[in-house]
Amino acid sequence: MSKRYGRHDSPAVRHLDLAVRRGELVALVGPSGCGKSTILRMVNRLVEPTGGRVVVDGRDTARTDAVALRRGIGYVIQAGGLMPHRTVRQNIATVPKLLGWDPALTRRRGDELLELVGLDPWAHGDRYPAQLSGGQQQRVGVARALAADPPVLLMDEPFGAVDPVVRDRLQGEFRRIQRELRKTVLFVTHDLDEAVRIADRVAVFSTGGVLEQIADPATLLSAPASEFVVDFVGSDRGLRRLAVTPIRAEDLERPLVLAPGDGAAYAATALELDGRPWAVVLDGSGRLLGWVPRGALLAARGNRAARVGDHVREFGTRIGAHEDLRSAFSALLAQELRFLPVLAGEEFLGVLTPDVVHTALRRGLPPA
Ligand SMILES: Nc1ncnc2c1ncn2[C@@H]1O[C@H](COP(=O)(O)OP(=O)(O)OP(=O)(O)O)[C@@H](O)[C@H]1O
Repeated sequence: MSKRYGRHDSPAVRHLDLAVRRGELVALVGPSGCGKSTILRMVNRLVEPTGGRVVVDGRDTARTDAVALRRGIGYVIQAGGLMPHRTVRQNIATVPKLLGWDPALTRRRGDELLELVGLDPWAHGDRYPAQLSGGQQQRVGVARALAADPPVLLMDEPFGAVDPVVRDRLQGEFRRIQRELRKTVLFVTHDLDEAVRIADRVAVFSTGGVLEQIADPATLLSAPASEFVVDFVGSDRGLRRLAVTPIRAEDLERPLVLAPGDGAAYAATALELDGRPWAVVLDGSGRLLGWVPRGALLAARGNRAARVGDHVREFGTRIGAHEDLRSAFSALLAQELRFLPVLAGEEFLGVLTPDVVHTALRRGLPPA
């Protein structure tokens, strides 16, 4: 598809060929004015393409009634785009009302959606948008777009107007909602970190709606396809990759594991062989008790009664196996130790160290 606004303007979108899979979230990123919003708006015909076709669910949108088309496509814009003189419930009911839904059903659906986006229907349902915080308005915007359960969602800088802390939370919650609902989503943002955090694939555009690369976040950051993408993803793309790299059990260090009943002399010798200045302590059923420093064991070595269990120290922090490397690494940096245990539920998987982070990041790189 393509779009030229005025006859003499250079095209806002030159010639774009982009296929989005059902249930996929694709983020559109690129510098200001590159055509992201134009692309989005061509999908629901708020902007009519001047060339090419847009096909949604097998149907050419040009042959679909524009109003009917828009009812089947949720649309979320910055600051929620709520109607100021309507309550939260009325805002959410906009499309169901147009579709002639039963009022009781509409209300039930509205309350269900408010809960889904983390708002209390009883406390917030009858308020007006101005009585809500920016983050709450944004949540209502998402709830409204989902009201008639459209299979496709278009989101244009949906979290652009809220502060970084709220934004972070909204991104996390939206990811959870998307895992549950599996909508087909096109998500415009100028924030690359947001894009790599929430998208299945990220599409990078340059001026004129030129698609420079579309790839999953890890590939985009480790193998940018052009100079333009290299510049766009920035010199700190290595750090950005942390956020999209999962923790893998095989990358973790497997330190010496001791039991609380092991003698101190035996443990000190075993640690000397292991080479690390510490070991992990698990109880008989494999539950993590903590760690023990080599120094304490060496000092207690002469005492035949001394046991590992007398010298165990607890870990202040534990890392969940589902976390990404960025949050794991910042947990590591936030405390004194240079190692932290990783657990899947109660099961001890291994230990995260700076070396592990390094290895995991190298793994994401394409072969040289
Ligand atoms: N209604 C319009 N009439 C004329 N030109 C327009 C119109 N809307 C957008 N344009 C132009 O089309 C180009 C692409 O704009 P668009 O808003 O799609 O970019 P964008 O990537 O979404 O930008 P931003 O990130 O700043 O929102 C720009 O050069 C813009 O000036």
